Formats: sequence, C-alpha cells, structure tokens
Amino acid sequence: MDYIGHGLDESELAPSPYLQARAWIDEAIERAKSSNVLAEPTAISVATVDASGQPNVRTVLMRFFDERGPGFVTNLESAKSEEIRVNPRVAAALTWPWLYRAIRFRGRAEPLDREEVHAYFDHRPYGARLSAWASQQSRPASGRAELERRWAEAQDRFPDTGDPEDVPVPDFWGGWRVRCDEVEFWAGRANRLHDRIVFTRVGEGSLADPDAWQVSRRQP
Ligand SMILES: Cc1cc2nc3c(=O)[nH]c(=O)nc-3n(C[C@H](O)[C@H](O)[C@H](O)COP(=O)(O)O)c2cc1C
Ligand SMILES: Cc1ncc(COP(=O)(O)O)c(C=O)c1O
Repeated sequence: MDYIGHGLDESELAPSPYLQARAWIDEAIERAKSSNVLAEPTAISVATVDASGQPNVRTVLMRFFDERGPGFVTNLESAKSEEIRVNPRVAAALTWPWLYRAIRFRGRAEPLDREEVHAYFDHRPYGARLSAWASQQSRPASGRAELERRWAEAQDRFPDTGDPEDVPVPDFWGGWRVRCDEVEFWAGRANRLHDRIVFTRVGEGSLADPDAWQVSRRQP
C-alpha cells in the first residue's frame, strides 16, 4: 500500500514541537470520532529498558499532553514503572497509519505530580478505579478467577456511593510524563519517500519554547 499523505514541509511546520504535535493529535482525535473502527488516537507505545539493558515496550493511553510532554497513568509497581526508576530514558510513539502520520518522542520519564494523579483518578469510572486496587500489574496471576475475586474484594472494601471519594487513589498508582529531548514527526508519502522532521533540544525550555529546539530533516 502506497502512503499518499500530504506530507510535512519545513515551510508549514509549527514553530515549536508542542504546537506541531498539538495540531496532529487534535486532528487524529477529531478524525477518529468520525471513524467506525476503534481508532484509539491517543494510544502510545512506550519503550523502556530493563535493568539488564533489554528493551521493553507496551501501549498505554496518552492521558496528558502539554508543553511539558506526553504523560500516562499506570501502576507504579508495574514492570514499566520499575524499569523507569532504574533507567528513566524512554521513547514513545504515537502511530496513526490511517493518517499516514506518526510522532516519536525520546527523553526521560518523570513522575506525574500527585495532585494531577488524584484529579485524574477521580474522573475514572468506578469499575476502573477498583481495578487499580485489584491488579498487581505485571505480576503473575493464577487465572481470571483470581482477578475477579480481587476486584470483588475491592468492591466490598470501597462501595459505590457515586462520589469520587468512594475509591481512594492507591499509593501504588500514578503516572509518568516524558520530558523530551527529541520529537520526530513522520509523514508518509508516495513511493516510501516519506518526510521526517525532527526537533532536537538545544536549550532548557519546554516543548512550546521555539528557542529550545533545532529543526532538521532525516532521510526516510
Ligand atoms: C490500547 C491500550 C491502552 C492501554 N492503556 C494503558 C494505560 O493507560 N495504562 C496502563 O498501565 N496500561 C495500559 N494498557 C495495558 C498495557 O499495554 C500493559 O499491558 C500494562 O500497562 C502492563 O505493562 P508492563 O507490564 O510493561 O508494565 C493499555 C493497553 C492497550 C492495548
Ligand atoms: C491497565 C490500564 N490502566 C490504565 C488505563 C488508562 O485508563 P483510563 O481510561 O482511566 O485513562 C488503561 C486503559 O486501557 C488500562 O488498560
């Protein structure tokens, strides 16, 4: 299949990686709404490296994106979180094949503030908040029954009152944000002659600070 995307030219590039990513993310979210498949436009693959140097990758939902970088929520005792604590260097990719676009972030993961985590957790559905308690994420499970039992125990412990306070945030649940050093925008073009425009950090500013970034192009 040939990629017949519009491409990405330096002349139309936003002045900062934040604005460029924001435009693509917003467009992906908007276009996904009118799609009849589950496009999940904020699904992001997050790569880490384990203590032995072996890479690892999994998909999460990018629940935060601002000038500080992309962020996600997860169990803080999961494999990914343990790997990040040993080595905070991560990479993350948003991929929208149906838009012939992808964004790659590289940098270091930093913990989300507890206030952000609390505010986010309170908006999750009751059942998902219970699952945060029920799942020792990444640990072995004897079977589905064990998970269902642990979920039911959480339900007994934290009955549904309709109030966000009914299920507190577990101390072992939170999230990470990627402080980026590099952001690459990939736009698929015909004949595999794609566009790849890269913002590389040259200063301390945020993703929204044009002075903190240098733009270059890579071969497809
Ligand atoms: C579309 C999609 C979205 C997901 N979103 C999350 C998420 O936001 N947070 C999370 O912890 N796991 C999420 N998962 C599950 C992860 O892919 C993964 O199984 C889990 O986080 C355990 O990863 P780990 O053992 O490497 O830590 C999602 C999976 C898929 C396919
Ligand atoms: C295990 C797990 N944790 C967290 C999330 C993110 O959930 P939420 O939709 O509340 O952001 C997901 C989403 O798929 C998930 O599978």
